[in-house]
Amino acid sequence: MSGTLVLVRHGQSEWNLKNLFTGWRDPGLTEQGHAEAKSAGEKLKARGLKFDIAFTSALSRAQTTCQHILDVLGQGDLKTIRNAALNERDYGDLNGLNKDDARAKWGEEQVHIWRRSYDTPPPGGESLKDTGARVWPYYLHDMQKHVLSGGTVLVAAHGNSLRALIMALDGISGPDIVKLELGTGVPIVYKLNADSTVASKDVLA
Ligand SMILES: O=C(O)[C@H](O)COP(=O)(O)O
Repeated sequence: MSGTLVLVRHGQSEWNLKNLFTGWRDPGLTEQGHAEAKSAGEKLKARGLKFDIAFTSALSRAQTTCQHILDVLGQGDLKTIRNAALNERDYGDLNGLNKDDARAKWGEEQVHIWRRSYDTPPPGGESLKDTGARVWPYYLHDMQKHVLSGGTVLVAAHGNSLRALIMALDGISGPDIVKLELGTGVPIVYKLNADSTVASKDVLA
């Protein structure tokens, strides 16, 4: 057995609440989002987890979520690395549009493909494959070593940057990744083997 990797999608953001494509835009958390982030911290505390290092994106909704979790654990000063490699998928021309308005304009099926498919990018934006092409190398070069040396690592990021990471960790295929949805503020606890494969996965819903 090696270390522990905890992935948490940020709590509900102002634009999640308004049903807007967000991507690299930077809205804050709603009241519910702050509560979800603190509750994620409580769930991790109940498991007796303490982190050795935290990683988050360059976007405030993930950073605030990360800080709430660490504060609940009494680790508010923990070394935390922010990197845009963990940012949400860039939704391109869809950023700022209402998701229902987009469905009315382009059709339910097309919008679902843009949101959930592996390799079809939204206009002017990133596919999940493109997102994975920045997330996975960042994981391999900067994060994995902390887990494989026995550490407990927190990653507070986004629905699609985490879907890309989970796709690689779990060996999920392009067609199957369409079905993976991540809840806001729900911690996913991985134990990794020393050879970097997954020993166990627990979703703290
Ligand atoms: O960027 C966004 O709009 C959301 O955070 C994630 O969007 P999705 O649910 O369409 O993947």
